Amino acid sequence: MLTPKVLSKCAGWTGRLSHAFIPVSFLASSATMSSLEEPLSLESLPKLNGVGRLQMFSSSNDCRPRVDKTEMGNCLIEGRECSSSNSCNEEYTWGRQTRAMFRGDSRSSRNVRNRMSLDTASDPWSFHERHYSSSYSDKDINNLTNKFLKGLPRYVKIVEVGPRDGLQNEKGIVPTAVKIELIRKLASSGLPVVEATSFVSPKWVPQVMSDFILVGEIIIHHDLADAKDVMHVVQSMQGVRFPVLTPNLKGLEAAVAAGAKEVAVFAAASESFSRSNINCSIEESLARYHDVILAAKKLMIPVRGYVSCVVGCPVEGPVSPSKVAYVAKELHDMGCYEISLGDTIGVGTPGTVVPMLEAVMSVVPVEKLAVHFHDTYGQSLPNILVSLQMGISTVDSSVAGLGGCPYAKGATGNVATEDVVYMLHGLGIKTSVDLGKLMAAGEFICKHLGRQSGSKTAIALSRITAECSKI
Ligand SMILES: CC(C)(COP(=O)([O-])OP(=O)([O-])OC[C@H]1O[C@@H](n2cnc3c(N)ncnc32)[C@H](O)[C@@H]1OP(=O)([O-])[O-])[C@@H](O)C(=O)NCCC(=O)NCCSC(=O)C[C@@](C)(O)CC(=O)[O-]
Repeated sequence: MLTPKVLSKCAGWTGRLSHAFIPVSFLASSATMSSLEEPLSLESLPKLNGVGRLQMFSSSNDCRPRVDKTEMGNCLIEGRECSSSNSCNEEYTWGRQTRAMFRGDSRSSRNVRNRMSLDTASDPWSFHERHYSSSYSDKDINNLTNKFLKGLPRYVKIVEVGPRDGLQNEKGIVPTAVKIELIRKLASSGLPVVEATSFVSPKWVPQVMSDFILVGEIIIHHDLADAKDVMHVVQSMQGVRFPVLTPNLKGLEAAVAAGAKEVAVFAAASESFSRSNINCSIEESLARYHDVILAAKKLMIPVRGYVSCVVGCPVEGPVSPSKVAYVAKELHDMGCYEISLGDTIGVGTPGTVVPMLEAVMSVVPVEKLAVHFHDTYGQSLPNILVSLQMGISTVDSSVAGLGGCPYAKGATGNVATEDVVYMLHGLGIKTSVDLGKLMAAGEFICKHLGRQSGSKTAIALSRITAECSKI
């Protein structure tokens, strides 16, 4: 039973969790994981050195656009009413904006960003023609935009983890054919990387079905047993990379035999999570991965490295940025071409993500880093935005927001890929992803799983499309 007394024996436990992180229900229950009710508080942040980097994105006397509820169709910018007789009076219909974003047309979507009306009418999503007008010129608006958004990458590589991270937590067994079709749809949406499956021990992949095994207190079922069959088919798909998870040499051998051309190892910044996820300490895992990476190198197989629990751990609570930096550096020094920083239980906010990234970026080049957010508290998009502002240009996400962590009760799925793409295109950042096709992939898997999409973008755009087809 995991009582506060037991918790206090956990490595790294400082006694602060009761108010700052671990919820009361967790402390009172006999569960082995947190149900994640409170975010890390700002006061638990370490002293920051490089946060000034972010200050370039804001200024106290900035001229922020705001919507005046009384001014139908007009835009007020810090008290200055926009007139209709200026250079920014083009009409944009929502339909045009939507089509531009669907196409991933960054030029159009940048224009949309600059000119889109924050309409104050009762139905802002209707398809009426609306005017946006401002006394600011295009140049002024571009300057304003640059002030907040300069330094963002032009292109972001999205690593789709839905078929692996998303489906590994599903309660029902997903047929191999469905997985393959999902991967096919994702690949054809323009995603450059789709994490296909994992070659892990059957006893460690949670699923709850009639045919189960009991490991500790967790009911386990093996749903990624078809990893070989999945890889057999997807490896023939051209133009997309399909990395797979391999926790040890046995996994690497199986993955290579199945045709994998890229693998990923996964360590944690928290001792407790390392033990519950891969049954060994952090140091033991690093030694194990050293062997895996060495063997992969000989086969010319690139290895990606994950660090889990980069902000918080379901057992230990807050995780210090220096621990994350340590594990990330080790994996990088061993030869991982990219390190993905996973907020496994989704407790991070920009307030905790920034110092963590600062710490990691001081030991691993920023171009080698990726971020991997779960959306438990709806913080993924702001977390991604600050990560981009800090120079990161690789983002992991999961179609329809599938997923969750089997070892972190209450943690939800990854940030939805549709939401990430929508935001990036809205920022004028290219992704190579066709949002319409991506949404079709999300609809396909949600239909199969019998549930609504976890993507707000997919839900909103489907509604608009449905409305449109009635007109
Ligand atoms: C690491 C181990 C294997 C240690 O598990 P262990 O029990 O310590 O391993 P072992 O070496 O003692 O072997 C036990 C049994 O498993 C077999 N075995 C051993 N390895 C393999 C393998 N590769 N493939 C197939 N079978 C394997 C092995 O042959 C043996 O079989 P037995 O002799 O008893 O019949 C286990 O703990 C494991 O597989 N863990 C993976 C758990 C997992 O998949 N977690 C989810 C992925 S991580 C994640 O989601 C986080 C991430 C990446 O998304 C980022 C984030 O959000 O933070």
